[in-house]
Amino acid sequence: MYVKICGLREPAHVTAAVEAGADAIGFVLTTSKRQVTAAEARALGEAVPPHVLTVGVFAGEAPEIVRAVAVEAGVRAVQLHGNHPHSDFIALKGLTLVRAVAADADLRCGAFDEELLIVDAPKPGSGEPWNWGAIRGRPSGKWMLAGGLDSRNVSRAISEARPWGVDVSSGVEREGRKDPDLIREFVTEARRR
Ligand SMILES: O=C(O)c1ccccc1NCC(=O)[C@H](O)[C@H](O)COP(=O)(O)O
Repeated sequence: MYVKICGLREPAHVTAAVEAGADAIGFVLTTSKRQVTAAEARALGEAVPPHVLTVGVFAGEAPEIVRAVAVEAGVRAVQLHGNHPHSDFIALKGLTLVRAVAADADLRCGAFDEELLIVDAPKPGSGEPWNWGAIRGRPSGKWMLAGGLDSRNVSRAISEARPWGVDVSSGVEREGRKDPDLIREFVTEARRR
């Protein structure tokens, strides 16, 4: 089970995610309570080993802005949230691309030339669970389930939706900050089968 921990802002939490065995970590580079600057993301990503994918999260920015910020941040992949057209993904060719959409979108990973797909709640980063099982059988390829996951529900969510991976942000936070114990518990539970 591929695991991505998103919205990291502190070095200790990056270390916790890497040591817990996360496959990918996300830095929010778009407007959000979790937003970090490109310089902060670069500093956070410096000690991340090459086998862990660092992902810059964007939502609605023009591709030339995404590329410039991603280069400045030194992230290995970019995640485009929402209704980015296929042309944005084509314009970002050469970067590792992650498409993040709600359940009413095209759920075939690769349909927009992306390498990874995230099927998320309507409000990204809100921590709101949704009817994960409703999409079972629809997404294809390398796709992650996201939206309201935590260590207590991730096993059920996996059984219901059968994703290739999972992505979490709010569910590994306590009082608005990431929590190393919750990160470890989430990774363990996501892989318990
Ligand atoms: O996390 C944010 O604040 C955010 C803001 C704007 C666009 C995307 C954002 N997060 C992207 C993610 O990949 C989250 O991990 C995903 O939406 C799941 O979030 P949560 O329901 O809080 O676990």
